[in-house]
Amino acid sequence: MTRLKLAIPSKGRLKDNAENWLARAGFKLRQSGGDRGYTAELKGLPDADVLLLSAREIAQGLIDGSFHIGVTGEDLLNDLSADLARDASVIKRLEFGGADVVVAVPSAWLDVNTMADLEAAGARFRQRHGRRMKVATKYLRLTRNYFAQKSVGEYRLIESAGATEAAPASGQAEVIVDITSTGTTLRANSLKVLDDGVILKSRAALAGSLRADWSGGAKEVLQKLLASIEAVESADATSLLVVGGKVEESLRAELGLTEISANSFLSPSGKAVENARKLTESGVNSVSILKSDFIFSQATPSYEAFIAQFSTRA
Ligand SMILES: Nc1ncnc2c1ncn2[C@@H]1O[C@H](COP(=O)(O)OP(=O)(O)OP(=O)(O)O)[C@@H](O)[C@H]1O
Ligand SMILES: O=P(O)(O)OC[C@H]1O[C@H](OP(=O)(O)OP(=O)(O)O)[C@H](O)[C@@H]1O
Repeated sequence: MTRLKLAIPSKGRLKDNAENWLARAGFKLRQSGGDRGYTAELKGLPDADVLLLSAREIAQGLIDGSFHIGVTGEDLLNDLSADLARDASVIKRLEFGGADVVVAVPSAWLDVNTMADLEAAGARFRQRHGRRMKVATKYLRLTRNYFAQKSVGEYRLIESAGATEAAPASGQAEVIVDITSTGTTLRANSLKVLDDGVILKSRAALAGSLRADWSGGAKEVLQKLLASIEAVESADATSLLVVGGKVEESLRAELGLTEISANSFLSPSGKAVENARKLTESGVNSVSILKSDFIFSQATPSYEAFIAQFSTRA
C-alpha cells in the first residue's frame, strides 16, 4: 500500500496555520524529534507521512512529483512551474497566507507610478548610468513574464537571497518584486507599489502533485483527509435547526433549509437566527440552533475535482 506523502511548512505563520487547520479537521500533528523534527505523523491518518519543509521546497516538490500533496503559497507554485496546469493543482485555497506579489520602486521616484512609467524610467536610467536598471527578486519567472506582458524591457534581473526590500537602500538594485501583506516592510524601506504593479494575489493552498505516483492507495488516503476537511467546512457554513412542529415545504424552500430528518434542518449559518424567527412566526413551537463540529456527506467535491484531472490528461 502506497502511503500518502504530505508536506507542510516547517516554521513560521504558514506552519502554525496549517497545523491548526489540520487539527480542526481532526488530524493533530505529531512531530518526530520534537518541534525541530522534520518528519511527522497525523493522528487519525495513519497511512500518511508528513514532511516539514520550507514553503519553496514544498512548491518545488509538488512540481517535481516528490510527494503527493502539500501546503504552500500560490505565489511559489506559479513562480517555480513553467506549466502549472501540467505539474500541480490547487485542491483548496486556504483562509491564511494571503499576500500580493508586487512591483515596488523608491517612493522618491515621484514620476514613476505605472509599469509604463517604469519602462520610460529604465530607458532614462540606462542613458544616464550606462547600465540597465536592476530589479531584485526571488520571483524570477513571475517577474520576467509580467514585465514582458507590460512591455517593460529596460531592466536586468538580480536574484535575491532574502531581505529583498533592502536592495534599493543597499544599492543592489533600484526596483524590487516581492511579497507583501500589510505593506509595513515596503513603507519601512521607503518603497511604493506601482498602480498596476500587483502581479499576483496569492493565498496559502493545499495543492496536489500531478506528477507524483498516485497508484496503490494514496488516493484513498487523500479522500479520507478531504472528507474530514469538507465536513468541517460544511459545519462552519451551516447551523442545525431543531424544530418543534411541522414546517411546510414551501417555507422550507423559501428559507433555504435542507431537511436532515423530520424535525431537523440545515440553515446557512449567517441566516440561522433570522430563519428561526421566521419559523416561530409561521407557527412552530420552538426552534433550537445548534453548531456541529463536522457534517459529513457522501460526496467529496474537492477530491473528485482533483482526481478527474488524471482522466482528462492524455
Ligand atoms: N507577509 C506575508 N503575509 C502572508 N503570507 C506571506 C507573507 N510573507 C510570505 N507569505 C507566504 O509564505 C510563503 C513563505 O514565506 P516565508 O516568509 O516563510 O519564506 P521566505 O522567508 O521567503 O523563506 P526563506 O527564508 O526560506 O527564503 C510565501 O511564499 C508566501 O506564500
Ligand atoms: O507587507 P508585510 O506585512 O510587511 O509583509 C512582507 C514581509 O513578510 C515576509 O517576510 P517574513 O515572512 O519574514 O515576515 P515578517 O517580516 O512579518 O516576519 C516577506 O518576505 C516580506 O518581507
